[in-house]
Amino acid sequence: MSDNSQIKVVFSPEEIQRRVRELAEQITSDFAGQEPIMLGVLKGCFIFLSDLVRQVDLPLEIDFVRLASYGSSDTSSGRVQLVKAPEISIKGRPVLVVEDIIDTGNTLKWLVEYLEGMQPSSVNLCVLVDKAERREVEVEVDYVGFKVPDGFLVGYGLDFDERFRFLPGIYELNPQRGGA
Ligand SMILES: O=P(O)(O)OC[C@H]1O[C@H](OP(=O)(O)OP(=O)(O)O)[C@H](O)[C@@H]1O
Ligand code: HPA
Ligand SMILES: [Mg+2]
Repeated sequence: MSDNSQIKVVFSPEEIQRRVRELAEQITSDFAGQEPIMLGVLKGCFIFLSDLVRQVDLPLEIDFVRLASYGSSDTSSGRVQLVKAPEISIKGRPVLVVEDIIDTGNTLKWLVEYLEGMQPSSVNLCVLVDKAERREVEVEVDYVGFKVPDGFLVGYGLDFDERFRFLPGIYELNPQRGGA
């Protein structure tokens, strides 16, 4: 760490790799015979999606959307902005959305409604980290890597103001503030 932030390990790189492998096995079995579009939500998804697609044994396609709601704050504004739309046509295709984290649920709720407007054959959600206690809107998540209580997490794609995404594990930032 190059500043005075305090951090606590929440999930080690090894734990994450184990869990990603399990999720990939489940997805491979559930989507057998299909060619899903794995739709990553930038930027946070970039490491999780990269690890996941190399473990899933399916003829999948990969695309991205870019959404933003947190900006440089550690609380969601609740307003979701579409910065980049999918490039592959999702009409009639199974879509598996891949996200680093669900917190209030605002981002994924907005995205599911947006995607359904494009008439995919199915939309399923895969998130690595679920902060279920903080949910503000109902969202059905099909694949969850880890459930966690409150506390701001960084690493493995997750940022605070664009920092810390590159860290290999998942860490809680300023744990004394989050009360964990
Ligand atoms: O459930 P919510 O409360 O909506 O929060 C989850 C969203 O917040 C983060 O994105 P952010 O806006 O920080 O963009 P980023 O992926 O570029 O970091 C995260 O990657 C999710 O997309
Ligand atoms: O804990 C978090 N860390 C990083 N980004 C986030 N977006 C929602 N919750 C979080
Ligand atoms: Mg972010």
